[in-house]
Amino acid sequence: MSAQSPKKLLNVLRGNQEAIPPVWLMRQAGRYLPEYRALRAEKGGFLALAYDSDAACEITLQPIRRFGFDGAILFSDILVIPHAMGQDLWFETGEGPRLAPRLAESRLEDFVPAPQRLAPVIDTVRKVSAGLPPETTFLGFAGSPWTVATYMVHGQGSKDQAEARRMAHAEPERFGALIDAIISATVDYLGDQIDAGVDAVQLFDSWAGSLSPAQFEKWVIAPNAEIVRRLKARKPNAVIIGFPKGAGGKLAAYAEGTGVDALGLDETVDPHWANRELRKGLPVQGNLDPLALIAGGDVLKDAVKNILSAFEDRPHIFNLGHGILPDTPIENVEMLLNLVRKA
Ligand SMILES: Cc1c2[nH]c(c1CCC(=O)O)Cc1[nH]c(c(CCC(=O)O)c1C)Cc1[nH]c(c(CCC(=O)O)c1C)Cc1[nH]c(c(C)c1CCC(=O)O)C2
Repeated sequence: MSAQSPKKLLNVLRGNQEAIPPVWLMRQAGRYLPEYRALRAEKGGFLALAYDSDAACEITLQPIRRFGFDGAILFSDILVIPHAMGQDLWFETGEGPRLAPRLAESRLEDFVPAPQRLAPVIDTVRKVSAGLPPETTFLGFAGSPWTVATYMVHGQGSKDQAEARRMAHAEPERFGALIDAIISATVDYLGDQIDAGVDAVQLFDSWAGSLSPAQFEKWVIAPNAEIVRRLKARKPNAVIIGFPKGAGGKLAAYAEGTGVDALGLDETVDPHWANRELRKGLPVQGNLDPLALIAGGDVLKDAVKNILSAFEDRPHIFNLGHGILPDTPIENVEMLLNLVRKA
């Protein structure tokens, strides 16, 4: 038995059940909050905020102050790893991230690594860690190798990740070398986050759902297993949440194959099915549809009830199935917290 901590979310990640599930929301720091939009306008954009440790600390704490979530997630982005590996990174207004030169037409060997780009993020971790209430679990994160690789190869987001899938099939050695380089950078980065004060880390595999079963084994399960193995060798108390979005019927294989401590579920997963399918006692996180949160009212009430009832006999962290959307009404977030906490 691990020692009980005042941090409820961390207790659940360690396999203990809490009478009232702890709750946090993916992307809880962001554009649905007026205080975030104000700071973003003042500092001139998302990346400037992410690399300003005072601003990033403030943004990490904003949703904790306003809502009292059980978890705070570091304000940063999964694409700081490609940036630290030497790719240029910027965000096109209204469109999303850009990375250059893209690996579809360039060589990883020609990039000049810039690990110092991560220093302000680690400073943010130290500042947040000093400023959080003792009952709040602090979550660090990184992207999983497959998802990060899709952006590095294509140079931006894409609907079906076709260029990365093409390279993975046509040039498996070259693609494997890219995955290995991302694994190494990620293990160092997550180790530094743990040293600086995060309680647990989440691996975001947002595009896990675009791979065939054999490719999923090779580019999702194996690389995440390697990160878990190396991080735990370095930090034996590391607590790791895996979030293979879109994995569906491959969720149990992912959980058992990677050795993550807890499994994030997206909103396409039936919680009652997941509860039957997954090993007893495996902590799960999720999985409210972000659109049900926008809808509010009875739609929200029924969806929350369904999720809570499915996971009442298992360690469960309440969350969305994906990030909160910018047009989410603040009062619906308050209603959600009241529903989960039954206030
Ligand atoms: C694929 C991915 C990215 N980033 C991330 C993922 C994986 C999770 C997912 O699938 O959503 C993860 C991420 N991005 C951000 C966080 C911070 C912590 C949190 O609040 O959850 C986290 C954990 C901040 C952010 N990352 C981004 C914003 C919006 C920036 C802004 O315009 O203010 C935030 C708050 C920008 C971003 N960053 C990325 C994209 C595609 C975009 C543009 C789309 C968008 O604007 O939502 C890459």
